[in-house]
Amino acid sequence: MLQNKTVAFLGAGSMAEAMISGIVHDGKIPAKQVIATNKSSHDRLQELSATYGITAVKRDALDYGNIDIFILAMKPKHAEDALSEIKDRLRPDQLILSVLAGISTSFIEERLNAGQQVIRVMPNTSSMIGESATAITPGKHAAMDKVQDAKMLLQGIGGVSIIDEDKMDVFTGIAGSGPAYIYYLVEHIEKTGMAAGLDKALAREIAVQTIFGASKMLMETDTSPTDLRENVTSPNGTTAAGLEALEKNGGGVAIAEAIKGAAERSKEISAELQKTPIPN
Ligand SMILES: NC(=O)C1=CN([C@@H]2O[C@H](COP(=O)(O)OP(=O)(O)OC[C@H]3O[C@@H](n4cnc5c(N)ncnc54)[C@H](OP(=O)(O)O)[C@@H]3O)[C@@H](O)[C@H]2O)C=CC1
Ligand SMILES: O=C(O)[C@@H]1CCC=N1
Repeated sequence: MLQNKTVAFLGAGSMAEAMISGIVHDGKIPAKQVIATNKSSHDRLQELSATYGITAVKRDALDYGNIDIFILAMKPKHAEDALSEIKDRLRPDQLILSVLAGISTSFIEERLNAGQQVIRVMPNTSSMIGESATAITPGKHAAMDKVQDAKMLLQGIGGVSIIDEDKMDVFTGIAGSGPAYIYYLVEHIEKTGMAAGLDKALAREIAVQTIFGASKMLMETDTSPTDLRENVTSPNGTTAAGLEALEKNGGGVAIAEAIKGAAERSKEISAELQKTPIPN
C-alpha cells in the first residue's frame, strides 16, 4: 500500500535522519520516494542523500503535487513559518504528519486550509535502527485510511501506539525524551566504573549489555518489573545496598521528575506558541 507513496521530510535534522534511516531500512517505500528538504543547509541534504539513497531537494524546488505524506520535522519555533509556506500548496488528500514536540493537531489545522488531514506523531531517535516507541494522535480531519498509512509507515521505525492527544505530553516525557535518560545513565555508569579502575570500553560494554538484558527480560517474560527487581535482590546482599543508596539519593524521585519536567516543557511549548495569532 505504501509502495507507491512519496514521503517528504520538511526538516532534515537528527529526528528526520533517524526516521529516514528506519524507513529506508524497513523498505516499504523505495528510498528514492523519500524526499528531504530543509531551510538552507544544502550540504546536509547531500549527506542524507549519499548515506540513505533518498532524494534531496532544495526547499524552493519541492514538487508539492507529487507528495503523498509530508512530515513536519523542523523545531517547534519554526512551525508557524513552515505552515504558512506550505498552506496554499497542499491538496486536501495530502497527509501532514507532525513530529513537533508540544505542537497540537489543532495548532496545525488552524494554520492550514480547512479540512487538511493532520496526524501528530511522537517518535524517538531509536527510529534509526527501527526501535522507536512512537505515539500517534489523529487530528479531527484525518480519515481512517490515512491513519492506517501513517501507522504502517511508522511501524517501519518501531512500535506504534494510538493515544489521545492529552497523553502526548507525558508520552513525550517518557518515550520522546527517554533515550536521553538512558544515555545519561550509561554516561554515569561508565564514569563510575572508570573511577573504580575499569577500562572505559569495558565499562560501557557491561553497562549496555546489562540494560539490554534487563530490557529483553521485560519484553520476553511475563514477569513484572517489581518481581524482576526482587529476583535480583538477596536479603542483606549487594543489590539491597545499591537500591538503598539509589533510593536515599532520590533515584525514584529523579526519574519521576525527569518525566514530569519534560512533559511540562511540552505543555509550555504549546502555550508559548498558541499566543501567536493565527495568520489570515
Ligand atoms: N531529536 C529528537 O530526539 C526528537 C525530536 N522531535 C521533534 O523533531 C523536530 C526536529 O528536531 P531535531 O531533528 O532534533 O531538530 P534539528 O535542529 O536537528 O533539525 C531541524 C531541521 O529543520 C529545518 N528547518 C527549519 N525551518 C524549516 C522550514 N521552514 N522548512 C523546512 N525545514 C526547516 C532545519 O534546516 P537548516 O538546518 O537548514 O536550518 C533542520 O534541518 C522538533 O520539532 C522536535 O520537537 C520529536 C521527537 C524526538
Ligand atoms: O528535546 C526535545 O524537545 C525533543 C522532543 C523529544 C525529544 N527531543
